[in-house]
Amino acid sequence: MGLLQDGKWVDQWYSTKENGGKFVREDARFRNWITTDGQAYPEKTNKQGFKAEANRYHLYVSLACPWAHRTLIFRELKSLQNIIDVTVVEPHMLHNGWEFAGASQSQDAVHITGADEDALNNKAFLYQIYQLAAHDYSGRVTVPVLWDKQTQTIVSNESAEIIRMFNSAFNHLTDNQMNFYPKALREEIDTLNEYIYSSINNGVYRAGFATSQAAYSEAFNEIFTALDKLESTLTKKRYLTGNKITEADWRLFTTLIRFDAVYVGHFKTNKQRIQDYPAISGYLRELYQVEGIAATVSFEHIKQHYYFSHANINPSRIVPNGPILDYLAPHNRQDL
Ligand SMILES: N[C@@H](CCC(=O)N[C@@H](CS)C(=O)NCC(=O)O)C(=O)O
Repeated sequence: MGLLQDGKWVDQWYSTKENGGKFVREDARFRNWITTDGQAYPEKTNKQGFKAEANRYHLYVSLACPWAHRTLIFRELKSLQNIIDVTVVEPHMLHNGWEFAGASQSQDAVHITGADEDALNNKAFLYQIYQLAAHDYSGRVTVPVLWDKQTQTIVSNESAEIIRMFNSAFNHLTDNQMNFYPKALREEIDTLNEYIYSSINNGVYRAGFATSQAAYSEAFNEIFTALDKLESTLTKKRYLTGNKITEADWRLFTTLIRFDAVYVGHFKTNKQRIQDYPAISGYLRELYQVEGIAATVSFEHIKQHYYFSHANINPSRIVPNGPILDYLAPHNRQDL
């Protein structure tokens, strides 16, 4: 895996040297907004605006990636399936970074069912999509990517902002008025997001990618302190903010669903499994059972990605066969 430097691909793993063995995630660089009327997002003045239109935008995702997963979930919840189409990259992220089906020149690479060719731009690698948008781009080449077919550019590569656009900008086209970021709950959702992002969503990566015992232990402790806190919240409340599913729940979901399958082993976040938390595990099953959600979850892509791509963590590249997981079992959360 690597990154683009002045538009050129350089094969390079994350550097943790400057930060005492800590993994620090880079901020996304494409931060434009789609709005109903095409005017720039008011808080981000002087940015180019993009109008919500059917079949104008395209999503590039990995089914393995928790951030990309958020966008797929919102595409389902907000009835955008016929308006925004999707290309799924191969789960193995190797010397060329994310690649499309049929592209591989790497000996190690194997095609995994469910990955697509790039039928839209006919590229082999995701970094070439970034080059199309900005020929001199410098930075990491990440999923998700929200692509604009009309102006041939990347609207956004920040999942947190893509799901906000999906939540509201296309309502007039889909007639789906569901709102996962209602005004009255915004402050609470923002606070939850911030805490859950640093301690859990990114916390598991900070544990897994740490290159010093101290950096790993710090992340490990933050994860389990946060999970204990959430267990207590979810014992009393059906969802994080009460009786309504919000964006905060879906952002937590994509990490929880990967936890027992991958993070416990591969990222060494093994104090407890999610299965060992009665409230969190029931909550996780309930979210998994929401219509359309199970189809966005691919344990094959998830396990293949992490265990095979991170050869510095798992040099044998053996992908475990287990664990047995049953997210269709009754969740028993109705009475909360
Ligand atoms: N801030 C981004 C982060 C996305 C991200 O880090 N995606 C990972 C996959 S889970 C990626 O593509 N990593 C490739 C890299 O860092 O080179 C978002 O939430 O959209």
